[in-house]
Amino acid sequence: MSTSSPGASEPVVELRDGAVAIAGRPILRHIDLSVHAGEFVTLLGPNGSGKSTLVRALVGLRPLTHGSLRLFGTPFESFRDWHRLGFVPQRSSAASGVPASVAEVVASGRLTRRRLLRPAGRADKAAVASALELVGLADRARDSVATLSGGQQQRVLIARALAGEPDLFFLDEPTAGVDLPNQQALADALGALSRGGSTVVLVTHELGPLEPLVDRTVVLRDGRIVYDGAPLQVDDAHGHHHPSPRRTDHHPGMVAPLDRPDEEVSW
Ligand SMILES: Nc1ncnc2c1ncn2[C@@H]1O[C@H](COP(=O)(O)OP(=O)(O)OP(=O)(O)O)[C@@H](O)[C@H]1O
Repeated sequence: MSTSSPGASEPVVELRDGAVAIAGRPILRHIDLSVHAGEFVTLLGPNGSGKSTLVRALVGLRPLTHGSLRLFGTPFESFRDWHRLGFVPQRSSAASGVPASVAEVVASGRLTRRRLLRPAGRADKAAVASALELVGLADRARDSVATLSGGQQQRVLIARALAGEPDLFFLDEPTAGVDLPNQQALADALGALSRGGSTVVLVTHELGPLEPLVDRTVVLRDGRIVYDGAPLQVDDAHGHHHPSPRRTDHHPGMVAPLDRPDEEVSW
């Protein structure tokens, strides 16, 4: 968890009255979201509420149909420091039929840092090695990605984003379909990143071992932000009662008010 004081600095992400439409259909509306340096933010919400679309809009992959976006204080239109952003999209596979080694895939994350057609330098190699170390896959560097499990491949993709040494890291459901040891490895890597001062924005349906890292939760429903505040926690196995409001989606055994379209969320 970050020790920085959100609010004291200029936001690293600032979206004002953002809207996105896809094929003419409004997907996101009236989104106001500011994220400060060092924050660890989770985006929650039911399926189809717009979480992935919001993240894609924030990294410039979905054009805004309304509103203004600033990254690191720079208007999106003139922003060029793409190497400062890391993005791990949803349900991606590291293998994709290409017989690449783990180290090669991770090294591809350095491309935005390297000058075109220059061979990898010492800094590149060190960044790849430390990213692999961070996700606990240093011993698999030379193995073909195709020989890794799904959870390990997800860690390779995270290492690839880490290798670019981003200050601002977006992850879309990094733990979906990932077993607990791999979730723990992911949480360890993200914890180290966060302690190092990076900003993390994470879409998830299940916090698991990531829960202690979270500073703030944003909940989307029907393309709008319906909650933005203290971390929302899922009930743990021992039925421990947390002081903050507990609302979650996709959690077995819990009432899921966020899935009820006609019920207003009130905290
Ligand atoms: N490429 C696309 N073409 C058409 N509609 C899309 C596209 N991408 C997203 N949508 C629609 O936008 C809405 C929001 O989708 P989005 O994937 O952002 O939601 P989400 O909250 O991330 O969902 P999930 O939890 O299932 O990943 C959905 O109704 C979805 O069908």
